[in-house]
Amino acid sequence: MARRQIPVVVLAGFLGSGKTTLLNHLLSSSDGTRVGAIVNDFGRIEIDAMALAGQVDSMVSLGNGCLCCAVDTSELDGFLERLARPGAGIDVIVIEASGLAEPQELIRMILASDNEHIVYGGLVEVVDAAEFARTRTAHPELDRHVGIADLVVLNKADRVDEAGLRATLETLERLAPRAPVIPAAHGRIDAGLLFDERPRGEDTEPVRQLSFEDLYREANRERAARGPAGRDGGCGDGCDGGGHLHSAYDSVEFTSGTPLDPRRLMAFLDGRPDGLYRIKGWVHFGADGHREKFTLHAVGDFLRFYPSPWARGETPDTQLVLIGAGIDAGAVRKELEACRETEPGEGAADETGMWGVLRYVQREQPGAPGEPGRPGEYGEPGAYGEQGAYGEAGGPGEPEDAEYA
Ligand SMILES: Nc1nc2c(ncn2[C@@H]2O[C@H](COP(=O)(O)OP(=O)(O)OP(=O)(O)O)[C@@H](O)[C@H]2O)c(=O)[nH]1
Repeated sequence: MARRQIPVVVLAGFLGSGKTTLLNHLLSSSDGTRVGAIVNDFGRIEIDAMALAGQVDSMVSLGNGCLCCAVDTSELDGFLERLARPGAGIDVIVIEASGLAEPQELIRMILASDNEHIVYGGLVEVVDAAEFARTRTAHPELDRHVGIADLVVLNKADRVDEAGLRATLETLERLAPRAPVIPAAHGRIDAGLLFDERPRGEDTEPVRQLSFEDLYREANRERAARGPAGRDGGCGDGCDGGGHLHSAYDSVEFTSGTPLDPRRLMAFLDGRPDGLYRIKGWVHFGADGHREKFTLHAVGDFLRFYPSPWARGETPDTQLVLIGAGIDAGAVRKELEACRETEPGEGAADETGMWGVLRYVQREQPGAPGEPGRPGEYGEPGAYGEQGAYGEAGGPGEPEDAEYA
C-alpha cells in the first residue's frame, strides 16, 4: 500500500505575533499526532528552537537568516527528508517561519521539493490583534501574506477590546475572503484545524491551496508592478532578500555570563528606540532572591519577563536577540554591554533594583512548555504573585496601573 504523504504546514506571521506560542499549544494538545517541526530563527541564537525543545517529536532548527532566502534549497529538502523518513513516524511537519519571512517563498520551496513522502499542507498566518493596524501601515506586504493564507489566526484577542477585535476581524476577512479567520488568545486553536480535515468557510468552497501557477502568476504580477527599476524579491536565483520584509531589519545578539544590573537593563528597555520592535531571550540578574531565569519578550510596546528555574545543568547567563528596523546595532550592543554588573555581588547588595523588573513580571507564560492549553479563553493569565497582571507595558516610560512586589 502506498504511504500516506505527510502534510507540511507553514506557520507564518509578523515578529512576535505568537507563532511559537501557537506551535507549543498545538504540540501540547494534539494527542497522538506526532509533529515534526522546522524552526527558522532570524538571529544566530536559537531562542524559538529552545522554547520548543522537549515538546516536539522531532525538530530541526535553521538559525540565522530567513529560510525564504536560502539560495540552496537542498538544506530544507534534507531536513524534510529527515523528518519524513518512515522510521521517524511523523504525522505532520510544521515549519515555523521567522517573523520576517516571505511565506510565499517557503511555499514555493515546499512545492518544488521532489520528496514524494510530503505534500504542502497549507499556510497558517498568525496576526497580532494588538499590533496589526500599526505593522500593516509600516509593512503593506503583510496584506499579501494574509491574502494567501489558508487559515488566519487573529491572536492576542485578549489584548484588545471587542470593537478593536471586530474591526481587525473585518479587515482580515476582507484581505482573506476565502480563508477562515479564527480569533484566539495565546494561540489556543483547535489542533484539528491544522492537522486533520482542512478548515472550510461558510460556503462549500474548499479552502484554496496555492498552486505553482498561482505563485508564478503572482510573482510576475509583483515584478511587473515594481517596474524595471524595482528589485526582484524572488529567491533561489541569487536572491539577496531585496524587497523582502527582512531586508529592512537588523538583528543584534547579546550574550553575557556576567549577571545584568536590573536598573540599567530597565533603563535600556524603557528607553528602547521605536524601531526596536522585537526582543526575545532570557536574562540572568544577580540580585538576591531573583536568581531565576527571566525569559524576556518585547513586541512593540509589550514587555514581559517570565521567571522560571534554570534547568538542571544549565549555566545561568543572558542571551538576547533584538530585531528592529532603522536601529543602530552597534549602539544597541554597547548599551547592553553597559548593563553588565560592574562589581561582583552588586545586584545582591541592592535588591530594590529589581522593582523595575517586577512591574513586568508574569509568573506563567501561557503556551510555554508545561502550560496546558485552555481553548476558548481570552482572559489574561495569572500573573506574578496573587494579584493579577502587573500592568500592560506602555512602552518606554511607566506602564499603566503598575504595581510593585
Ligand atoms: N497577551 C497575549 N500574549 C501573547 C499571546 N500570544 C503570544 N503572546 C506573547 O507574545 C510574545 C511573543 O510570542 P511568540 O510566540 O514568541 O511570538 P513569535 O511569533 O514566535 O515571535 P518571533 O518568532 O520573534 O516572530 C510572548 O511574550 C508570548 O507569551 C496572546 O494571545 N495574548
